[in-house]
Amino acid sequence: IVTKSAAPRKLPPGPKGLHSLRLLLRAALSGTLHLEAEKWSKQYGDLVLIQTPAQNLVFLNSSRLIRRVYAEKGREGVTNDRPKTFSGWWAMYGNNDIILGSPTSTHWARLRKLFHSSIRFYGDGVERFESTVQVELRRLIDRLGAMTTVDSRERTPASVEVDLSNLMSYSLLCVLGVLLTGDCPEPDSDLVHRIKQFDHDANTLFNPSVDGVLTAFPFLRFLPCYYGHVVRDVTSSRQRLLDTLFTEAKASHAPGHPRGIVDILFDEQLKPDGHWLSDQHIQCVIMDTVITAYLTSRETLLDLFLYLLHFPEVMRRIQKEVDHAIGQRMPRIEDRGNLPYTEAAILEVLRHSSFIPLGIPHECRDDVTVDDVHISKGSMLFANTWVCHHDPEVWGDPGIFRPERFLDDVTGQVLPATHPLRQNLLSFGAGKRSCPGENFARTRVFLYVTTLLQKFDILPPAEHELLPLERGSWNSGAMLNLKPYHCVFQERR
Ligand code: HEM
Repeated sequence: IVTKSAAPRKLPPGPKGLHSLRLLLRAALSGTLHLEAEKWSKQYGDLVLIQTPAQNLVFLNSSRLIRRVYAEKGREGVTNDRPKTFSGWWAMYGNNDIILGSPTSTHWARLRKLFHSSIRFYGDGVERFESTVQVELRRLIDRLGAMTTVDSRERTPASVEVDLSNLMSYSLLCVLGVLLTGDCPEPDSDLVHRIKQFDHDANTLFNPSVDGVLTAFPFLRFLPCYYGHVVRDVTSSRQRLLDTLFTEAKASHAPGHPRGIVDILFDEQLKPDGHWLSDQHIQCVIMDTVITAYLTSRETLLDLFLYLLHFPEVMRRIQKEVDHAIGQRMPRIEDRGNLPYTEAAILEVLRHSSFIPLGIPHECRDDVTVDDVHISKGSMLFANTWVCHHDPEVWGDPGIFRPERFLDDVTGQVLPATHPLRQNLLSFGAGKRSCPGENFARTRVFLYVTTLLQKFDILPPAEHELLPLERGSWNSGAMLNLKPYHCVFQERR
């Protein structure tokens, strides 16, 4: 499958010349690369190449192709590297982490495996994860309950209008704190501020338009310009984050009594064969977890609730399923199998919003041929899930929000991950670098949605405009994120 030959090679089609570079630059700077890439996919097809002076960029525009390139035996060893960018070099101490690290580096595979097992320890049906989330959800319900008021004249149930982004942020940060260190930070604590600040600063640096400029001109970090500020901000917020999550945690670590993932890593370090795991590796895993476990789950939940506000019939159907299968007790992870419609709604939100529209870029370590077309060594690869998830030939009516598409017509169960239609849903990537937090993320979203909808109806705001369900409602970037919005939580009678 991986070939090298002297014969003329068929390159993927794509826009050429200065005009295409201008379009590329404009799209990268405005964070709308996925929208430009969507136009190119319509014009040139499943495989699109843009040659830039720095690197070839290849867009993979169908799920079949993404699977073939990322996951097929023979190619997967070549196509799963990461581009060496400034952000990995600077923020992750020379790409020493999992997300930006190279599979060829000495300890990457071991680190990914260790991370996966610590996440699994918490995420896959283990009581500790479930009870952590349940404790926070009870607190969240109490907080909401304390905020609600009753309009006695109208005789309506108690309700409150909230900024959902704020509400979700703190709640998810609390779960993150418990997972990492065993403690839920106070709403106004230093740790909450430090995590938020680091997330904000890292997100700015990781934005391809900023990262790309710094990769090309790394000396800018020394200058008193925008790019210099970005680098200085990340450096100091990283320091403050690690002072708490690493240095203080290490000082109070009691071997053999893990309070959270960080202690599991400290314990691993103390094993007779644990010397490979350096302090920097652990710091990088902490940063990876903070970036991935908070922002992505927050986005999924905010997206899901916005869809429910626009499609109240979907909310009612989830509530009916919760009432029938769970009743009044607290939802549990094992309930997932009995709530197929809820699971399907979560999948449909991931498909419809596709908030990581171009995945995390890969890099080809060697030349590769796919369907007779040549992709050269060093190319940067983008899995264009935005286009794949909206392909009319695959989904029929991709613009319509329709959870039922993920249900089996006969059994009513969720289509298994091996089903041909499910194979086209690539929100978590494919192959060697696919997301190790998928189950963790989907489980947490399930617990949040079922627990909140069991107690509350989510209604459009009375004092604000309802955020429309249109592209402009998401801020652009490597990860699309919804603009803040309000909604009403009304206690169910
Ligand atoms: C709905 C939520 C999430 C989505 C949509 C998502 C999606 C993704 C995607 C698209 C990738 C890149 C795959 C590739 O390179 O081909 C990725 C990688 C990754 N994700 Fe997630 N993710 C989510 C939640 C999480 C959570 C909760 C965690 C951790 C607890 C996590 C940890 C990671 C890590 C460590 C990687 C890097 C893997 C590697 O480079 O080998 N993710 N994720």
